[in-house]
Amino acid sequence: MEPVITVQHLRKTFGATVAVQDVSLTVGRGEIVGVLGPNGAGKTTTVEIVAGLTPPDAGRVEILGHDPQRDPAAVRQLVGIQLQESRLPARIRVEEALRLYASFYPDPADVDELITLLGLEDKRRTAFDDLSGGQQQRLSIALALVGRPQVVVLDELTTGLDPRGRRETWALVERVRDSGVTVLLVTHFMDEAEHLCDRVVVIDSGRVVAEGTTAELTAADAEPSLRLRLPVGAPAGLEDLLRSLPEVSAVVGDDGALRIRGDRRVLPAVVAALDERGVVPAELSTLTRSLEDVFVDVTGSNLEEAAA
Ligand SMILES: Nc1ncnc2c1ncn2[C@@H]1O[C@H](COP(=O)(O)OP(=O)(O)OP(=O)(O)O)[C@@H](O)[C@H]1O
Repeated sequence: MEPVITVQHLRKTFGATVAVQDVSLTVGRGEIVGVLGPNGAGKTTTVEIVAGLTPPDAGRVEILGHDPQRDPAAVRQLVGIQLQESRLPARIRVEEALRLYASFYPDPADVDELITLLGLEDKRRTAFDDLSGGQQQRLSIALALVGRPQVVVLDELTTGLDPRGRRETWALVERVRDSGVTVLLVTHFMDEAEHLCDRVVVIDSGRVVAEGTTAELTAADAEPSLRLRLPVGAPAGLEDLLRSLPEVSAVVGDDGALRIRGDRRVLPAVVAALDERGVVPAELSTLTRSLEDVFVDVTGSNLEEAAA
């Protein structure tokens, strides 16, 4: 896939604080890549460097062959950015803000089309401060799109939105991606990353600690595991029997059931061993690792805390 964004070994300090220690990532055309990590991990600093708003101390950024520091004018044309809690003047109206931003670009998007795309038709003449949180968020995405960017950078896109607002915003970002725009987004939310991102880069303390598709991250190094409840009156010794199977690596009790880990043949092996003895499980399910589990493993914190 053609890389649109290439970031190599970024480093950025603010006085004694190392905000970004060593971050490398690439984003291909038409991908949605999520930057995920706990508070203070260096996510915002990273995307601000990518967008050319902050110079790095070391490392390289290229956006379609342009360095944001050496070629800021080209990068401004290529990248649209929606920053965390972007504020506009309280009384500026939706359409007015879009027309103002459009005037900064030689070949802006059609403002009326953007208003329709973002579902803001009824709000054209509404002042920024009178919009709901979701509408403000949609306007800030529209402003990021008004220069017809090839890349959009979205920071904490759905923070503060209700579930419906979040779903609508996700659908919107998917439409933007489907129109060929490459999306780099910062998020705290696992479900957002799972739902929306083609790939995820997990950052902790200024470093990339994991990277891949959600499926790759949740599959990596994870032993498949099962939860099994034996029927009432099952013959004694079944637990030891299961433990002795070559496909099984561990059996532990779990609230009256058993949690069984093993290789990728663990499920058929367990079912066959029980079947040979005429035992039908009262309950059997496979357990999969979630992105949240991966996040806890690699960063040692959980996202609820991270988002607090
Ligand atoms: N302009 C600045 N001056 C001083 N320190 C800064 C500045 N910007 C960021 N930092 C520090 O750099 C570190 C990384 O901040 P950054 O905002 O990139 O993290 P983040 O992962 O986006 O966090 P959050 O999820 O809380 O927004 C933090 O310790 C932060 O306090």
